Amino acid sequence: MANRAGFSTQSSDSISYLSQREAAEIDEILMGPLGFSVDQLMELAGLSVAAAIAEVYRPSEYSRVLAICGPGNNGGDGLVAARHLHHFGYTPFICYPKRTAKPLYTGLVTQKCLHIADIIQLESLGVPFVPVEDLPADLSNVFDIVVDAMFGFSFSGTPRPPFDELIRRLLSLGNHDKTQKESPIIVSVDIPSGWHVEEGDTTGEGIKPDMLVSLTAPKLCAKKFCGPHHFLGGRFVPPSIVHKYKLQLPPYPGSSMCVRIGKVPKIDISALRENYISPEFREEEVEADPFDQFRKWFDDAVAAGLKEPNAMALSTSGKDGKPYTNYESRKARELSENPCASLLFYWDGLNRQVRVEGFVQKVSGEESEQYFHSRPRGSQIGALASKQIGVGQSGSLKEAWLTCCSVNHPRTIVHEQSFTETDQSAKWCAS
Ligand SMILES: NC(=O)C1=CN([C@@H]2O[C@H](COP(=O)(O)OP(=O)(O)OC[C@H]3O[C@@H](n4cnc5c(N)ncnc54)[C@H](O)[C@@H]3O)[C@@H](O)[C@H]2O)[C@H](O)CC1
Ligand SMILES: [K+]
Repeated sequence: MANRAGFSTQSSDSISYLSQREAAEIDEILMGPLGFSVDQLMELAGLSVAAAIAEVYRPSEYSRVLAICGPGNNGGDGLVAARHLHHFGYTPFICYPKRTAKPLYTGLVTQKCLHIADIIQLESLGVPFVPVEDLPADLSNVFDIVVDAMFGFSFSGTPRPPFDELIRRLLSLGNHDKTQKESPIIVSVDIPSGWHVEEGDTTGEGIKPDMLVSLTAPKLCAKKFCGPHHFLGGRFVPPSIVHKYKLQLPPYPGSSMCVRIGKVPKIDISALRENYISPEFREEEVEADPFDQFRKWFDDAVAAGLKEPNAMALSTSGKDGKPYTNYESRKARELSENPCASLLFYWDGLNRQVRVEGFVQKVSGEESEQYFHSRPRGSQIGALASKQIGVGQSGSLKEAWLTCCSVNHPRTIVHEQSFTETDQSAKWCAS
């Protein structure tokens, strides 16, 4: 069953896979006796693809999307997905080599009209259409995601031009080390284009997508998919079809338009570690008074529009020396037991942090206002901090070390200052 996060924990070997014939039959039933129009199905399919992409690849990191769209309905899914991705905040581009399309059903809506409707909508959004000949030879540093919407379950034989060349370009991406950011993610719609619909990548030289979004139900070739993200989309399958084809499919969570098949891939925690590349924090730049430095950095954090720049983490520890960092009044009790405390301002967006460690002296509530304003500026930070965290009574730093450090790598200059009410001598050390 799908867990709360919307990921199905149903393993991929306990679900149904369709043959090419079954997939085509289901399409016919959906658009025949069941009354769906092809553009309704395409709209839901395209939305599923966009939803699956948005679930894994955030637009803040993967914004530039190239949708390569084929002549059939798989291509139509790609056009629709691109439109939804635009509205989700991505920057889509379309490569759509064959605008002319064979009429889908004589007398009914032809793909040409369908796709043209999608084309008009995309052009009205300013989504650029890039001719094949204008595509960069190496897609690596130009796009973050490539949506493979060239062929679906009606593909057969070997890809004819210009799709043979386009598939070759995607192939070359698949050889890149995916941990290198510049290699785009490949997302295949329904079938990795060029694969045999049932037997998969029979040549071993097919594209290797990172994500596959199977529509209606996975096709047999999906058994050979070994990328990290397999999703099911096309949330329109009525019980009559589930029954007729004995479909075992993961339930869609809530109102989601897609559901993950199989487990969420393990994340390599060490790969999450960022190399900070912010400008080095050099001693000669630092304000003589650490509190001026704090004030300068605090103003930068406010100007940078960081969320709650005055938010800080105050860690205390009780008599037993164990630290607790929750915001309950227990903190106040611990501070009275053990006045040693440290607080941290971490400004992620600027790769900076300020750590303040010291002893907190408790003052009675009514004194706190005068006390707060009468203190030398230095200790006001602590009073500010203790006020902020609702210690119960405003406290003030009696003796503290203030450490301003930039978390850039490899050398972090640390500005430490010990100060008491009177002596605010600063000393520097570099580590
Ligand atoms: N109910 C569903 O499953 C839905 C599926 N949808 C999508 O529709 C495709 C199937 O669409 P269809 O138009 O039948 O076929 P394709 O898109 O796969 O493309 C056929 C198109 O490609 C040409 N072609 C075939 N082989 C080759 C080749 N070797 N070289 C070049 N060109 C080739 C062929 O002539 C046709 O013009 C399905 O996969 C889903 O993505 C619906 O959108 C939603 C409902
Ligand atoms: K495809």
